Amino acid sequence: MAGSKRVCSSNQIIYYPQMAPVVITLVSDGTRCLLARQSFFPKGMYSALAGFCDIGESLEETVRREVAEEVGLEVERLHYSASQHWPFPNSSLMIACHATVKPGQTEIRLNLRELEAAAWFRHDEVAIALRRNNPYTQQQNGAFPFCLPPKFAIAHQLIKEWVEKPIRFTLPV
Ligand SMILES: NC(=O)c1ccc[n+]([C@@H]2O[C@H](COP(=O)([O-])OP(=O)(O)OC[C@H]3O[C@@H](n4cnc5c(N)ncnc54)[C@H](O)[C@@H]3O)[C@@H](O)[C@H]2O)c1
Repeated sequence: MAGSKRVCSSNQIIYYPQMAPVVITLVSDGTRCLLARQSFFPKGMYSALAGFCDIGESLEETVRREVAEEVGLEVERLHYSASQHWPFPNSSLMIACHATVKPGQTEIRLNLRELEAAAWFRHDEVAIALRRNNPYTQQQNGAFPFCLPPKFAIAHQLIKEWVEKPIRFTLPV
C-alpha cells in the first residue's frame, strides 16, 4: 500500500511525511558547463547549482531564479533529466535538469553569500574528473584535484549525462 503516515494516539490527527522539492541544474553554454562549490564541500569538489523551490513557484521558475541568484546568469532552455530522493539534512526530492544560457551571456556574477566559487569547465576537464579514482585525496604538491560529487548523488549522474550524450533542449524556461 502506498503512503506513509503516523496517527497521533491522543487526538487521531494524521501526520504525513514532509518532503521539500529541490531543483539541481547543470547550466551549459553549449560547449562548457558551469559548476560551483560551497565552502563546506570537500576541497576541490564542484557540483551543479541546487536550490529549494519556493511556495508558488513552478520548477522552471525555481531554475531561473536560482541560477540568476547564485551566478547572475539567465537560462534559456530547460531539459528534465531525472529525480532522486535525498534524505540529507531533511527529506528532499531532487529534480535534475539541464539548462543553457543565452548565447554570448556567460559572465559569472558570483553570489558570495551562497557560493565560494563558480566557473565554466570544458568537456575534457569534466570527463577527466569523472574518471578520477580517489578524487578527494590531496596531491603531492598539496593541491586538491578538481573533482565531482560521488556516484550515488544525482549531481554526479547529471554531469555524467552531459559528458556522455548531447542533450536536446526543448522547453523554453
Ligand atoms: N543529491 C545531490 O546530488 C545533491 C546535490 C546538491 C545539493 N543537494 C541537496 O539539495 C539541497 C539544497 O541544496 P542547496 O545547495 O541549496 O543547500 P543549502 O544547504 O545551501 O540550503 C540553501 C538555503 O535553503 C534553506 N532551506 C533549508 N531547508 C529548506 C527547505 N526545506 N525549504 C526551503 N528552504 C530551505 C536553508 O536555510 C539555506 O538558506 C540540500 O539539501 C542538499 O543536500 C543534493
